[in-house]
Amino acid sequence: MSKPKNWPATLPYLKAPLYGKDISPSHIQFLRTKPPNESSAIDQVPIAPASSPATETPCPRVKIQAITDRNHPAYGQFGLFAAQNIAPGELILAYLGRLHGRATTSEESDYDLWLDREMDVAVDAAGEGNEGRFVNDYRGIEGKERANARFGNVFCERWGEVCVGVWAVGGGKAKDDGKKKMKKKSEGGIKKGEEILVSYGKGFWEERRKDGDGDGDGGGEKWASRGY
Ligand SMILES: C[S@@+](CC[C@H](N)C(=O)[O-])C[C@H]1O[C@@H](n2cnc3c(N)ncnc32)[C@H](O)[C@@H]1O
Repeated sequence: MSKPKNWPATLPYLKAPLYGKDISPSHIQFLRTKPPNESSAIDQVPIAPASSPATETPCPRVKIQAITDRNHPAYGQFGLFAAQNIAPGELILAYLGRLHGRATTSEESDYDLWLDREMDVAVDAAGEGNEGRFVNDYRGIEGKERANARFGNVFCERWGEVCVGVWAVGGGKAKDDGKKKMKKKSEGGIKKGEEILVSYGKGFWEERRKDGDGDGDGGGEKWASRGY
């Protein structure tokens, strides 16, 4: 199987990061610099080994499903669901798309995340991507009070470069965007069949609704479109 089930027929499916025209040699050098294995620094980018299922394409950990529940705020769209139990703190999958800089940001994209704002590299999955582009936000979904996943960079040995990853929250290893203390080490994890939900952050929704969402938390700084 070369594409995941329910992948849109007209959208290219990526099996590796794609470089936009404005990705320069210094971007590439930054992307391909492997973090030291032994460092325990808090901002250390974790390493996913080449054999990690999280970087397989299609990814066996997830499935793309149509949202058929009329009460779901993304009714009529797609969402990303766990195809197996996912442990707290585990890397679920890489978020693949077209790598680009600020100059080629599409203001309209709802799929554009900063990989590294300082280095001016973002990843836009609007025009092509992988299953990661189908992760919805937890807000407004019945019974969901918080995200069970988060965006965070990871060095993927499969491609030899830094990517944005989608991680299960919890596990006590990863920092939660530095904004919230991790709760109990045992907390988190995603059960097979459960929807994988991140927090897009308050900024994402404010930009769309301009009425103040109020319950936002971290994550908004990840979006590269619409002037964040
Ligand atoms: C990155 S895409 C997520 C995948 C999208 N559902 C799809 O089928 O392509 C972001 C878009 O999904 C929708 N979305 C995600 N979470 C949502 C939520 N909690 N409430 C309403 N819309 C949501 C919005 O249209 C948003 O612009």
